[in-house]
Amino acid sequence: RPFSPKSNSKNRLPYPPSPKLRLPFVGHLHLLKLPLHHSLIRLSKQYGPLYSLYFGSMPTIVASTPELFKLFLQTHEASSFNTRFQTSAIKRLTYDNSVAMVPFAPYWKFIRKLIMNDLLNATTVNKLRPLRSREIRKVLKVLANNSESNKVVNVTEELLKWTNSTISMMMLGEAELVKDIVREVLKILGEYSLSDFIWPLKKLKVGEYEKRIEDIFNKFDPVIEKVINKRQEIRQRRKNGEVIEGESVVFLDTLLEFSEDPTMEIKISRDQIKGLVVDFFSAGTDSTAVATEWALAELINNPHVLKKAQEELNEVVGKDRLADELDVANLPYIRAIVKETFRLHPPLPVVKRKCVQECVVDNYTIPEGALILFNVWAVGRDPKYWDNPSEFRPERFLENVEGEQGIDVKGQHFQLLPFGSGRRMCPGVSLATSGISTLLATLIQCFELNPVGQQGNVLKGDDAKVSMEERPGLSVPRAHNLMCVPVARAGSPVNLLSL
Ligand code: HEM
Repeated sequence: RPFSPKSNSKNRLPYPPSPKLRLPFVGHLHLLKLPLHHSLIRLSKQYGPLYSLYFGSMPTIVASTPELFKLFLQTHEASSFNTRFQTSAIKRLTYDNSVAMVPFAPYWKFIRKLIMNDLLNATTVNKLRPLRSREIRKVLKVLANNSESNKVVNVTEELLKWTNSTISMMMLGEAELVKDIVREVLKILGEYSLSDFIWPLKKLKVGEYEKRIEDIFNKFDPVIEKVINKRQEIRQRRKNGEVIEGESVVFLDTLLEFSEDPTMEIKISRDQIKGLVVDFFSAGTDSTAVATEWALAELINNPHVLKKAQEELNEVVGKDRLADELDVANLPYIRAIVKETFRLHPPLPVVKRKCVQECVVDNYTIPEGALILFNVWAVGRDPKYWDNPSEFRPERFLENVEGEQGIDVKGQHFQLLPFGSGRRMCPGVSLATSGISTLLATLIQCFELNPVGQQGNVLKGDDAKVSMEERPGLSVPRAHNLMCVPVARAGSPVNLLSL
């Protein structure tokens, strides 16, 4: 059934308002620029908080208020909005088995349960804490070495290495073999493919894009095969009673065990395991690194916030040891900094779902097959929901201000949805928030970061500010790499890093 505001039948409520000029093939894409959330805000000023567009041939609905988020993601989620739209890159590179993308069907339910109960549950994640702690120390050591030699560090790069290595170690028990190819996979997943939205191109499968996807897939597959085979050998040695020094039980071990277990309700296949590996890399690495970098940029630009964080760390952790994940529960100001970062800089500014069954929302018809965009970024900065929204003020999450205090990122407070909400909400929320908080806490304990300008000069005093410009990607990062000279703080636990 064609979707067009003009073709509404008499008994159907209208579709949400839409810009008039719709061009052949591109639909309304000519009205949009990347990063998408800014164009969507501009259009919502004209067409209201709920409007419709065509992304090429794809009907698209844009929602930009917490009230609407709640209607879509709570009231009508189960019947209509429990699935996502997948691009051809995601489909191929996740072996057509992405948990983030597969329909709301038995396989998704099975794998989601497995993720929640056996991979990202508190006990398993806790067992891998020493491994995460090692990865944080690696980042701090790079900063410590550069601080000794007064050298510039590309913080953006170090944070990406940190999240890639952490997810890789937790998932596969190794990080070296996969690190380069994973970066290539993430790069293409983050690219915007017009061919996914313009049906004639999609049908003809023309263009460089498909070929590049295929090339990357053909490079990735043998590497991940090698990693799985290596892991199978380790499991076999363990089964034979060997104690392998320094080897933890990682997610891949659990997945391989399930794949061999005849009593499982669904037998997980090798392709499904590989798909999940790509899923965790694509969902968990860029997003976490990008959020951490935004937090650091805000701390550089708001020295009074940094000072309060340093004071909290002095008081709660002291100077004789490094903060640890377990300290985060006692560091409310650090946690507030993380929430405030997510409010202003949600790494995925536009959360996407797909309508699987026609539905009425707010007196408008939402057609089956439509792509739904939730402009989380816009709501995080809307003065209707936040006092002085452009100010970076973590205190808002601590003070007893009506409406703001007590708000968290767990999908229940619709004005703050960096991890989405409902059945398909991010299962990595705790892992990501505690990782970011721990990295920030230790870094704040040990170093001051002096930002470096475009000419390579260290910025001082009032000039020590970094740009908050954005650029499009798999998640939305800062436009410019964060380049800093780290300075070890006097009396800080930085000396413990060499131990
Ligand atoms: C700062 C870091 C992160 C952010 C901002 C983030 C954000 C999100 C968002 C917005 C969604 C879609 C939610 C929805 O549709 O309601 C999502 C889904 C998902 N995330 Fe995350 N995420 C992060 C880290 C992680 C990590 C560390 C992992 C795993 C290790 C992860 C795994 C996933 C998966 C598997 C899904 C798909 C869930 C499903 O469809 O059932 N994410 N994430």
